Amino acid sequence: MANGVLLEARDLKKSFGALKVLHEVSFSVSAGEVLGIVGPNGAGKTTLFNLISGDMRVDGGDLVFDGQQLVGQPPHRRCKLGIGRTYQIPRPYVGMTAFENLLVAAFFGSGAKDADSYRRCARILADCELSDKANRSAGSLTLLDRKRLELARALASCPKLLLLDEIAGGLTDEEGKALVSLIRRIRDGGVTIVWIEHVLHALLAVADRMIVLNFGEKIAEGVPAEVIKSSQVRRVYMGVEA
Ligand SMILES: Nc1ncnc2c1ncn2[C@@H]1O[C@H](COP(=O)(O)OP(=O)(O)OP(=O)(O)O)[C@@H](O)[C@H]1O
Repeated sequence: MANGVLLEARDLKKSFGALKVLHEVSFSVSAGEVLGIVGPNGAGKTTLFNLISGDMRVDGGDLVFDGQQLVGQPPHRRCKLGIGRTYQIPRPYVGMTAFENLLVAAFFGSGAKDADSYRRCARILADCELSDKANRSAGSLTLLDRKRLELARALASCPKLLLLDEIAGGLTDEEGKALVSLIRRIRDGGVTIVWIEHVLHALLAVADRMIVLNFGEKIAEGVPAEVIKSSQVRRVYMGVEA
């Protein structure tokens, strides 16, 4: 992997009709890091994930993952290459149990259908505090547990790059701390993470680097503690005048 860069995004553009949502956004993600993405509502953060995962087509620009060109590749191919993601609104197979949801992701992502896959899924369920709900139908889970399942399913697909879209909202302090420690463990296990999050203190506890989007443009990038001190970031994102 050249220069330890796992994902390189160059000049990404996306519009919906006349609405320009991303204007030539460029960034890279190094293998092993946690990159945070913040920005006001509607800044284009989720759209960026949709372009990376292939849920939406780019209008322009380039995306290279692990040395492979992503543009033009369908979402399922990107998943097999090692890109896992969560959605803000969880999307489990509601008629299947929590454990079955993980097995589908594991079989699809890694292609393996062996005892190791079962054990791995059981371990991921435990990590995501869902062991006691393994045999419950996903449709019967609370929103919090659906969010946990969303993360568990993404992990089960064996991602090299995990895209997390606002998974900390609505958690208690204790649950937030548990989530941060889980994300650290995932990172320490060798998974590179890009995390969109409005719960800033959770993101700051784990992100190595941060980028800030505003109206589809990258307005800041760097070490989180420095980025959040920027007067422009404080003004557009936190509503604080410098
Ligand atoms: N499929 C779509 N069709 C039309 N407009 C869209 C579509 N998806 C997103 N948008 C618009 O694009 C803009 C960026 O949306 P996006 O969801 O990427 O923002 P975001 O930064 O993730 O916001 P939030 O923090 O609220 O999740 C918004 O104005 C949104 O209404």
